[in-house]
Parts: sequence; C-alpha cells; structure tokens
Amino acid sequence: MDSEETRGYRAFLKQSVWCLTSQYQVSFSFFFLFFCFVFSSWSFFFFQIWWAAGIMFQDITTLLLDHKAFKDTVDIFVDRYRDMGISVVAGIEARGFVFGPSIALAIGAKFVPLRKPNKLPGEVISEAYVLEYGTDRLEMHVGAIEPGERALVIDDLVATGGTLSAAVRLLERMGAEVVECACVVGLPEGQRRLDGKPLYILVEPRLSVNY
Ligand SMILES: O=P(O)(O)OC[C@H]1O[C@H](OP(=O)(O)OP(=O)(O)O)[C@H](O)[C@@H]1O
Ligand SMILES: Nc1ncnc2[nH]cnc12
Repeated sequence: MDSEETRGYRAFLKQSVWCLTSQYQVSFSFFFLFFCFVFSSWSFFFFQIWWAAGIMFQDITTLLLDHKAFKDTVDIFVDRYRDMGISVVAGIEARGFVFGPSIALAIGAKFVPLRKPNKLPGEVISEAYVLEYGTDRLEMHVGAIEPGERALVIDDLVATGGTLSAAVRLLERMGAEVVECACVVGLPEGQRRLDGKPLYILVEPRLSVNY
C-alpha cells in the first residue's frame, strides 16, 4: 500500500509525464505537418519539372530569321483572311504579337493584344486557362472591341488549345464573333479544347525527331 506521500508523487509524475507526452505530441504533429508541407511542395515542384521535361518545345524563332519564310507565312494568313470581313485581329502574348500586327495591317483590321496578367494598363477582363505545364491567365482591355465585330485569333502555336479557348472566351464575352483561330504550328492534340471553333494551322510537326 502506497503512503500518502508516494500517492501524491505518483499523481505528480503521471501528470508531468502526460504533460511531457502531450508536448511531444504537439511537437510531433507540428513536425509531421511541416514535413508534409515541405514534401508536397518539393514533390509538386519536381513533378512540374518532370512533366515539363516530357514536353517537346516547338520554337518559331528560326522561321523569323528567314525573310522569305517569314513573309510567306504572313502572306498565307493574309490571303486567307483578306475578304472575310474581319475587323479585329487578336494576338496572344507573346508570339502571337510576332504575326498578328502584320496580318492586321494587311487586311485592314485593328490589332488587339491579349496579354498575360497585370500587363495592360486600363480596365481589363480576364480568363484563366490550363497549359501543358501549369495554369495562366489572359487579359484584354475593356472597350477594345465593339459587340458584333468579326475577330480572328492568332498565335504561334496550339498545343492543348487551352490558350486559344481562353482567347475565344474573352472575345465572345465582349460580344465579338470569332471567325477562326489561326496558328503557325499545331501540335496534334491542339483541336481538342476549341469547342468546335474553326482552327487553321500551317504545319503539324512530327513529335519524335531524330537529330
Ligand atoms: O495550346 P496551349 O496548350 O494552350 O499552348 C499554346 C501556348 O503556349 C505557348 O505560349 P506560352 O504559354 O508558353 O507563353 P509565351 O508565349 O509567353 O512564352 C504558345 O505560344 C501558345 O500561346
Ligand atoms: N510544345 C510546346 N512548344 C512550344 N510552346 C508550347 N506551349 C505549350 N506547349 C508548347
């Protein structure tokens, strides 16, 4: 039988051990959550690198070095859209800006830049979209187009079609009629997300290349 003193000591010990254990529990939970957070951030980061690493990037800058090829590219678009009553050429940042203004000038249309977030100075409307390697947003100035205007969307390349779809949604929210989307390069899956909107592409690259 424990003495009064021993019982008191046991009770004290039990209490302090519990306190100690709960402290450990709290610290352990904290470190566990912290570990989960760090692990998930890093795995997401590496997942993105791994994901992006599997993408074969197509680049149009070499085309721009060849005056004839560059001019022919613009001329093909101009011939196609000259007599379609198009008053707006909407170019997607960044490489849609390379082709869009020349086409707009040649067919007598205005050029409307669709820009990445927080670049346009005035009031904007915006649309989010998903890319092969992340998400992004496109913005357009409110008042850049009038309802009922006929628009062409131009970009260098279509892959999943997410960017073009966001561009179409922006224009349609402002009341424009999107006649067609046009790109120099079309990856094979590019037409998937265009919701039936016509897409005109000049080249469809092979996805495996032997260098
Ligand atoms: O069909 P999608 O899967 O939507 O991808 C196509 C988009 O990706 C590229 O631009 P990117 O987003 O790399 O931006 P950048 O032109 O500013 O480099 C390309 O110029 C298109 O705009
Ligand atoms: N494969 C690709 N090459 C160049 N730009 C891209 N944007 C999205 N996918 C792309």
